[in-house]
Amino acid sequence: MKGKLRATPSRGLSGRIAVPGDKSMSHRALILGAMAEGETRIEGLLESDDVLATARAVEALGADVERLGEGRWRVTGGPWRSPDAPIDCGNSGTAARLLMGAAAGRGVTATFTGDASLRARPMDRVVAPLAAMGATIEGGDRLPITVRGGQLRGIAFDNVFGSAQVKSAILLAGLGTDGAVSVREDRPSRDHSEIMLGAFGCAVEREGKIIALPAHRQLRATQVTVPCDPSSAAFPLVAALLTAGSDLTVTGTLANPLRTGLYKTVREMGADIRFEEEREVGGEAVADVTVRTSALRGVTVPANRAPAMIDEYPVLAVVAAFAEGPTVMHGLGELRVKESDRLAAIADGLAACGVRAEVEDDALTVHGCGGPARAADIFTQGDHRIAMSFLVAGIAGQHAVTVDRADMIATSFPGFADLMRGIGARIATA
Ligand SMILES: O=C(O)C1=C[C@@H](OP(=O)(O)O)[C@@H](O)[C@H](O)C1
Ligand SMILES: C=C(OP(=O)(O)O)C(=O)O
Repeated sequence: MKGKLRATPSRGLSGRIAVPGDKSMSHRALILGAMAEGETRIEGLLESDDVLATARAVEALGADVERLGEGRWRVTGGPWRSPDAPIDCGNSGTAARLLMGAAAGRGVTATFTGDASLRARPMDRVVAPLAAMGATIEGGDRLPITVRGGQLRGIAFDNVFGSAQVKSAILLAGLGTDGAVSVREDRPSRDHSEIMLGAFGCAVEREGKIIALPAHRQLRATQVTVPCDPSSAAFPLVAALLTAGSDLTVTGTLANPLRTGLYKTVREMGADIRFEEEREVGGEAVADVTVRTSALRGVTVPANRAPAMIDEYPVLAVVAAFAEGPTVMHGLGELRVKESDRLAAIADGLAACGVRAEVEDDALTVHGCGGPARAADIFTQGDHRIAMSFLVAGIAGQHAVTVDRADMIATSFPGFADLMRGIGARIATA
């Protein structure tokens, strides 16, 4: 959907819905499927622009990839080849960083690039450890970068960024060496790579803060079921939490505790939120999540929770704007290097809405005041999560909110506007 989108005050969001599949797991399912011998079947794959970039990439790297139906894909892995053309990762940091790691371990030569946003994001965080493992890398801290894989050696890496992308790049590269490969994490990041590697027959070892690849690193094809993305579910659930008279359930949501920091935080703020039918699918926790409209108060969110809700701070900032009193969020430095400088985009967006907010070092304080004080035009900086978050503010508040662009929402949440309209939200092109 090109052009502007406007959300206007809505009432009573309700229903029982599913949102598209988890983005992190979808990238990993395609990449591990392409690295495994045999045919991997995927159900519930997120068919968003970011994930489709990964699908095209693994095809260019030698895998056989076929879409069987909605969210149903087949990937046949085997030896990789060096592609003739650069691999375009579009807007996706996950695609770029994980694929660079995988390519290094597979001994191929490939050039990676992306859109203007991705070309502005730091890559040294994966380039440095991959070079330390013996890969030859041409280019600096920014895409385009050429990776020449080869005979790699092991590494003991300290994941100081708390980044799952960096950890995953190293594990994927490490599949191509017999050397010892370990990653230490003081602040655990999402562990989908570790869980899914187990499903592909490579059981990652954990001891305290250190995870390590086992001696046996051969992957065998498997079946992967991808649950609903909790980072996407956050938008309808938060909209329901803040909009009077709402009662909404998102079924089959990924409930891995390294992804549910937002849900924990809104519960601390006073939200009526319940996880029901808790179950396990492919080693991952899944639940049906229900929220009802709730009065909320400001809280302090500790820095050590950041990896478990890193993509949810834009929408949490909107929650905080509706709460009573200040909400202080610590440890947000990584938000500066996402699809946009999200700290700046959040602060500017809240200012446009007439909500007081301050950024000091890596902390954001939002002074809750019942939501936007006036109608606002939001400059999204081309960032999907900024667009969806401020549309939620327009749905739940007393004033219209208009975002300058909405096409990039399809990088993570295709069908967002239709799904929101389906539960009663007022969103229209502007
Ligand atoms: O590994 C992943 O799938 C992701 C990790 C996070 O990035 P970092 O690893 O840079 O924190 C997150 O922001 C991104 O949306 C997806
Ligand atoms: C940061 C994100 O994704 P990526 O790093 O894969 O571009 C996101 O989806 O919010």
